Amino acid sequence: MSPAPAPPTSLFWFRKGLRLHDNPSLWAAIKDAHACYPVFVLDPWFLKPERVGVNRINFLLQSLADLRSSLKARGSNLLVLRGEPQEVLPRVWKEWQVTRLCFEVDTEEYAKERDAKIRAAAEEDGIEVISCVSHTLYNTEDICAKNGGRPPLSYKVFEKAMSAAGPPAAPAPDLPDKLPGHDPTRKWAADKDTNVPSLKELGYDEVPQTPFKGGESEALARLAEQLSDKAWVAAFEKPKGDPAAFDPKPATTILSPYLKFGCISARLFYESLQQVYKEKKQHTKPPVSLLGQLLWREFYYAAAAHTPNYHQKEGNPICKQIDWDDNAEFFKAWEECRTGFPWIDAIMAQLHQWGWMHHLARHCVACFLTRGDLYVSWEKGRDVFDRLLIDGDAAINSGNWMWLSASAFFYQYFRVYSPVTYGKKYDKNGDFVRHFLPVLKDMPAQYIWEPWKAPMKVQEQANCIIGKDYPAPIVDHAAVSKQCIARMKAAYDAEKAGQNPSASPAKRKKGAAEEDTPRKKKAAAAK
Ligand SMILES: Cc1cc2nc3c(=O)[nH]c(=O)nc-3n(C[C@H](O)[C@H](O)[C@H](O)COP(=O)(O)OP(=O)(O)OC[C@H]3O[C@@H](n4cnc5c(N)ncnc54)[C@H](O)[C@@H]3O)c2cc1C
Repeated sequence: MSPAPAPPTSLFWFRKGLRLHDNPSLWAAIKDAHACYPVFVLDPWFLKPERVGVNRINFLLQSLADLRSSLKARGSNLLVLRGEPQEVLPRVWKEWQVTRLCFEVDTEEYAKERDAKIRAAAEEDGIEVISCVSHTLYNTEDICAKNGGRPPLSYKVFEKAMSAAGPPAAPAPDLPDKLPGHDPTRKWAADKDTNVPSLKELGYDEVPQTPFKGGESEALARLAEQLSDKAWVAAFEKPKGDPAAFDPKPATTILSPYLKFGCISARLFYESLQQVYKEKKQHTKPPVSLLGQLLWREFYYAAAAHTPNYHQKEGNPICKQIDWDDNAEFFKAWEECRTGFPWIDAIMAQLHQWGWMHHLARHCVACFLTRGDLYVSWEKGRDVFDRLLIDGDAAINSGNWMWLSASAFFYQYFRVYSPVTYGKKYDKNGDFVRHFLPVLKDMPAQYIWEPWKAPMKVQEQANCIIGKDYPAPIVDHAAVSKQCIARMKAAYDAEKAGQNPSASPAKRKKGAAEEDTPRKKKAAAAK
């Protein structure tokens, strides 16, 4: 009789999914394991201030510290390693004589390539590799399979594919109180350098200003608090939310940073919502309900994971080929809160300070940069969001930018947000603007939306001279929005007539007309 195989020594690689709850890949790592080494690799690819803003990196470091203390409480630890995963992981799996490698599936482009390389290297070294889906409710491949092998390109189609797939899997059970530790006969590798680093060590000098703290503990507390107001959950209707609400709290859950890093599981969020809905039979429905918001996330993940060149205009079969301008001056003014429109500049200031804004606020600044006023490419705006948002999430970010610029998913380019009246509707006294743009703090409410209209005496009294202390508007909204609409129409017409060489052959044949079906218009309006 051959001897029983030795129990595995596992390496668990945290990337997103920075949590212990609902973590099926971690369950796979600890199963029958003799030892389990949880690691996070600080990949230099991500760690560049020009790539990732201070609020997000700080949120990540807080999440790692929280994870480390939760693992320690269960007799384990988190080793934070530095370097390129392709170099660092093989080194430690050899050193620790690892026989099993586990990690959560990641569908982002960079991650897919990286993970394929790691998987191949591990398998070549005779290591078993287990990778489970738990960042999303569904495996994106299953959703596409239920849609005839194609990514869903409208919410309705997504809902159909989702109902064919059945309800999402329940969250994985809680982990045991005691996890397998490291092999007691061996030392943890590189003991001296496995702590969570400081911002300074990573080259960040700025002080994070966001009020949101990272970590699974914070995420669970936030979920519990937000869903404890069952009447609020049942009545939640996204289009009716107030984008200017910030004090004492914004109008939505602010779970996005926690979902981005996987500090909270989408499946736990889903299950918790179902429990509220069981109690509150009268509740709003997708796409506008809180559940509907979680499903928008799934929708974009499925679209992104199975659309070639999804993150760019060129070669992207779902993206309209609009002739955006390359206006560096306009772009910089937008990015640096200097457009002269207080509503737009205050939202962009919130992005810099908090790394988060309400969805409708994101709508306003994205529309303004692209088809509304400045006619600058959505890719440029997306990159700014990608750097500064704590919740910066490639699939959702590119998808929403394509939506707002009427490049994909949404085609009513003639519906433009006013950078003056829209904000006025919500922020009646200008409190939001005053908070995020203190230069306007003494401007009377009457002029706060259009301070260039304030008489010089009022500007002097408010200590804010337009053109000196705060810019005059960089465009005449009434005039440029008409020009933008005309240019959008011309771009759409050219594509319809098949004059656009970048559109895919299938799309050229069908034209764009089918995209504005009444059903899609309804879903778009609901969003
Ligand atoms: C131009 C633009 C860029 C965006 N970029 C991102 C991004 O990088 N990362 C990101 O998470 N969200 C992004 N969004 C979507 C949305 O604005 C945020 O998810 C939401 O504002 C986060 O706040 P919340 O958690 O309080 O949302 P809630 O309303 O409480 O919704 C709960 C969760 O549902 C999901 N969700 C809500 N709205 C959307 C949506 N429209 N699309 C996809 N998922 C959604 C999020 O995971 C969110 O945390 C973007 C929206 C726009 C218009």
